[in-house]
Parts: sequence; C-alpha cells; structure tokens
Amino acid sequence: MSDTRLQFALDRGAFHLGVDLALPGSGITVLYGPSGSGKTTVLRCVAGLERAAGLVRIAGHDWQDDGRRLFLPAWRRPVGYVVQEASLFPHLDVRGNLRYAQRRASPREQPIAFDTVLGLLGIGHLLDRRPDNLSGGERQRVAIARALATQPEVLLLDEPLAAVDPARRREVLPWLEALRDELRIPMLYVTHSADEMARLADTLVLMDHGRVVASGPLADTLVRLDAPLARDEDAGALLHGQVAGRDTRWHLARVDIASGVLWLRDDGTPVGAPVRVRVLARDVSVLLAPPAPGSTSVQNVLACTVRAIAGAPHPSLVLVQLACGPDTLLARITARAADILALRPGLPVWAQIKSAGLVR
Ligand SMILES: Nc1ncnc2c1ncn2[C@@H]1O[C@H](COP(=O)(O)OP(=O)(O)OP(=O)(O)O)[C@@H](O)[C@H]1O
Repeated sequence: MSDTRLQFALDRGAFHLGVDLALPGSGITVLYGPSGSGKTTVLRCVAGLERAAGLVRIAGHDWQDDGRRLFLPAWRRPVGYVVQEASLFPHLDVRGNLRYAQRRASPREQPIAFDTVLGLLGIGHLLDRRPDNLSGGERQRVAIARALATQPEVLLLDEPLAAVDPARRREVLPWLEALRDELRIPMLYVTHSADEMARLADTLVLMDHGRVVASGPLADTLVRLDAPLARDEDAGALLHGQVAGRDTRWHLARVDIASGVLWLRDDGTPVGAPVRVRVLARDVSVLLAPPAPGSTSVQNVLACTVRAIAGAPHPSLVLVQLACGPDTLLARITARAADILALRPGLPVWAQIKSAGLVR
C-alpha cells in the first residue's frame, strides 16, 4: 500500500492540470513528458508553492486535504527542493551552506545523518570550498546535500542536471543512484533525458497536457503499447539483471536476467553488481524457431511468447510485445514480416537481440 498520494487539479487559463497518483514511499519517481505538460507544476503543488485543489499526502502525512480544509503553507512542509541552478549562498563555504540548512531541521529528528549524506554524495573533500570554486556537477551534489540536511520527507528534483555540462552529467548519476538505493525517502525527479530516466527511475509517470497518461514501475511502463513512449524511435524495454561473469578473451560480460542470459559488451561492472539492460525495439527480431547453433552472428536469443501486437508510427511497421518469463521485450518489425510469420498473441517465438547495452 502506498502512503504517498497526489490527487489534485489546477486551472491556469488554457492549461489544466489533473493528476491522481499513488506512489511508493521510497525510490525515485521520474516525471517525464513534453515541455509544458505540467511536471514542474506538480512539484510546486507538492511543495505548497501552487494552490491546486485536492489532496497531498507524503509518507503518510497529509499536507493538504481540501475535504478537511487542511493546507500546510510551503514553509511548514518538510521538502527538499533542488532546481537546475543551485542557489547556494556564495559567501559561505560548503560547510556553511550545509550547516545553515541543518539549522532549519528539528534538532530532535535527524534521521538522515550528515556524514551519511557527505559520503553518499562524495562531497566530504569539498567542505572548505566556496560555491564559485565548484564544478557544475559538484554544485548540484552540494545542493542535494543541502536539501537533505533539512531532513525532508520528500526530495523534489526539477531537472537537477540540465545545467550541468553533458560530459559531467554522467559523473553525477552514480551519486544519485546511491541516494536512491541507500535513503528511505521518496524522490520526485523531473527530467527530459531518456538516459536519466532509464538509469534512475523506479517508477515512471508519463505526463502530457497536464494529465498522467501512464504510470507504474519503470520496466512495465516502458513496454506499454498504449503509452506514448512505445511510439518513439528509441522505444524499448528495460531488463533488471546481475553481472554473473565475464569472458575476458572476447571482452564480454555475462548478465543473468530472469528469463535467461545475455552476453553484453563488458564495461567493467563488477561481477555480482545489479544492472539495468536497455533493449531497443528496433534491435529485436522475431524467429519462429531457435537458430541452429553457429548459424547466426547474434548471440542473444530468448524464448518468448507473443503477448500483443500494435501499429507503429509508420504503417510499414508493427510493435510486438513479447513475454519472456517475467520479462517483457518489444520488437519493432515490418508489418509484412509479422504477416508472413502469422504472429498472433499466444504464439511461442524466439527473440533475437541484435544489440543491448548496460544502462551507464
Ligand atoms: N507562472 C505561470 N503563470 C502562468 N502559466 C504558467 C506559469 N508557469 C507555467 N505556466 C504554464 O503552465 C503549463 C505547465 O507548465 P510546467 O512548467 O509545469 O510544465 P513542464 O512540464 O514542467 O515544462 P518544462 O519541461 O518545459 O519545464 C505550461 O502551459 C506553462 O506555460
């Protein structure tokens, strides 16, 4: 059962926002959608900076409930809010910025330990620096630490990496993963980046024109044929697995997933590490029989069952949803091929994965 519920509506001239979401009490929920779809407005409603009509319940605490005429003002809501451009105090060093935020928290309730935050964000060596002497990525890590130092019950991140230069962005992602995996605090994360979404999200909320068009666990939501992502050029599935070994001769990593084994380009991820594997729909082809050993250059083949078939943006193509044990894949193939193979729901097939990558 979820103890985080966002159920509100807001009218702003031509823009109407209406959301009704039950979210998990921890992990990262990514809000994803086109510009102007209302993602930032959702965060502002949670923070109490916008007055929507409805209910805001975070980690079991009601911050707004119009039915009971309850509306906590923004300053009474324990939120950490991080935006694109960190607004750190320029005259204070990192330690001073963090201490200032710590004083805002109740001295009795400090579930998020200061040292833990320094460690998780890797900023212990930056404490004596002024914000001017930090890189964009370091500034954002300090901004997140400062938000956590206030002991929030939810962390709101509005495109926190959008202003960090792209080369540095990837360096910040492992720190965010560490926060996600170590802290029991829900995070709402707005991004336009498919990479950040694939890497960080536990839960995905797809927004369009002020509405939630799909939401749920990331892997399930990505493969929904009725959701807009399935129509993207980069449509595909995300599989959870674990690095189980490596073939040093051929520089390949063996990744065990629920439905079998994949051999992927070895990026040095240690054996035993949990990983996410992205498989694009355009890289999956469908076979009626398993290929004879040694007959194909493609190494990764999984036994599946066709679950559903839907049209793709171009009439020459279809999207095939494939159930591989508990995993789901998407294959984008030509409509003619689907016809020749007589694909239909329930048909056992083999998915040949031409390319797949560890999400890094
Ligand atoms: N202060 C404001 N006054 C009036 N309209 C606003 C205001 N702020 C945003 N809007 C409008 O509200 C709608 C939702 O905006 P919002 O910023 O929430 O979208 P978004 O999905 O976060 O977009 P982006 O990805 O571009 O940041 C848009 O139509 C926007 O033009």
